[in-house]
Amino acid sequence: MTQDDKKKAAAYAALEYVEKDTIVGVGTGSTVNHFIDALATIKNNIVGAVSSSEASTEKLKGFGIEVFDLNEVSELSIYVDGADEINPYNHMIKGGGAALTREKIVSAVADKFICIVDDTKNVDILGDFPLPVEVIPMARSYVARELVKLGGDPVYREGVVTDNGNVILDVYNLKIAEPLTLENQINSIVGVVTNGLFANRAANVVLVGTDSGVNTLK
Ligand SMILES: O=C[C@H](O)[C@H](O)[C@H](O)COP(=O)(O)O
Repeated sequence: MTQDDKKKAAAYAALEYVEKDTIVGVGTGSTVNHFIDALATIKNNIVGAVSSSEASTEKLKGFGIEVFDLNEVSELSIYVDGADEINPYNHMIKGGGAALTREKIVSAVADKFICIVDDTKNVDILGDFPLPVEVIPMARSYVARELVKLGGDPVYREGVVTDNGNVILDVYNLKIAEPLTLENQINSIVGVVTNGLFANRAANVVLVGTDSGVNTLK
């Protein structure tokens, strides 16, 4: 099985968590693209979706799935999204596709975060994947200096502007032993919009695509 086959298997397994006549929270990325394909097969059973990026919105609309503004929606039973890394406590690093802020906002509204990954994303300690941090452009250098004080090596992701008009710093060489603490520390730096640690908002269910099928972790 290729990595993409495993992503697809995990994505289709998430359909089991979609409740009839509800609005579904939808993440961003290559794994979620498979989930949107899957959602299209049952589109007549759902009311629509709330999306975490312009890219996912476009794909959802392409299938004729109605996309609601989050401000029109007071509850979501599930939010389905991928991750760049996930640890045994279901803490994640996200934002490889620069969609972390909207992902964190939509997932905050949902009762359950269903994480869909292939088995290359499972790690014991987060941090081999550089941690994305979304930053207000004028604060970029200041925030980078503060991230160095926290032990990381931030690198400006050149040429990338987020859907919110901000920039991304990818922080290398962090061994993240305490994800909750680090998430809060980085969020308290002035100029940071969001960081890609999802520890305060961990996954409730993890569907892992493997060579031998999809494993469900809770
Ligand atoms: O900003 C992007 C998101 O956080 C993605 O969920 C994450 O990067 C995983 O993406 P993929 O499913 O393409 O590996």
